[in-house]
Amino acid sequence: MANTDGVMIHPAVDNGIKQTDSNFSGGVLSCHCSTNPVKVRINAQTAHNHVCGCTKCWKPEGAVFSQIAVVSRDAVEVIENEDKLEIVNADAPIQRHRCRDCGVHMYGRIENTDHPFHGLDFVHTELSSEDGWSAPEFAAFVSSVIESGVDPSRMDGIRARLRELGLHPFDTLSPPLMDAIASHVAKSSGVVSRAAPREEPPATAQSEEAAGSSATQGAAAASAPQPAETGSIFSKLLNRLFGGGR
Ligand SMILES: N[C@@H](CCC(=O)N[C@@H](CS)C(=O)NCC(=O)O)C(=O)O
Ligand SMILES: [Zn+2]
Repeated sequence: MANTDGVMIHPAVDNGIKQTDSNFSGGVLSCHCSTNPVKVRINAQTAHNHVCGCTKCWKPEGAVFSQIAVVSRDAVEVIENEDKLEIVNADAPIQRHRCRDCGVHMYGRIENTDHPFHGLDFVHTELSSEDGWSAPEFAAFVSSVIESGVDPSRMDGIRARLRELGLHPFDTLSPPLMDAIASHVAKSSGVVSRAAPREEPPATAQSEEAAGSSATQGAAAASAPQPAETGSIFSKLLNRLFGGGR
């Protein structure tokens, strides 16, 4: 078992994770500027909160991971100093809007309507003084911390610490999110509808209802691709979610 003494992940999890309040319905995120901070009101509870080790997500000073959750884009409203926001990279799948003075990312938005997560914004709940946000549930893009300069020899300790915290380490996203993405890609590629005759029982009122359920679509997406197709679907999946060049 790797030694986890002194392994730091992110200030919001290192000293214990604050639990979700099931009655919580949102709050205000503020950037780090001491004067004229950018403020963003989130009019809903967040979901899929997690720590992310990728190089793109904003991290507080000294942290190895970021902490980030999703919320409907309709629930995100810039209420103060919007003129200070700039987009980090307009070509990235997630357009991160940061304060140009302090560099803090206030929200990330997906404008590509074909993207599996279109409609969801990415927000850092630690920028709010309110308690009750959905608690972090897992760790994403863990191996990517090496790209930020973490020595590979530290990875066993980092993964062990994440497990200790109850944040299962994944090198992409969690299985529910990866399944949602793969189902979206399979559906938009036509794989699910091509495979449907093999998957569906004879058409009765009951089976038609079942065929519309996301569980059925997910199962079809997982089992339908033949080996030759699996490669192309997987690369489409990666391209749509994380951008080109893979
Ligand atoms: N290994 C890469 C992974 C980057 C990556 O794919 N990040 C994910 C998780 S935030 C993503 O969705 N990226 C889309 C984007 O940055 O727009 C890195 O660390 O830079
Ligand atoms: Zn990330």
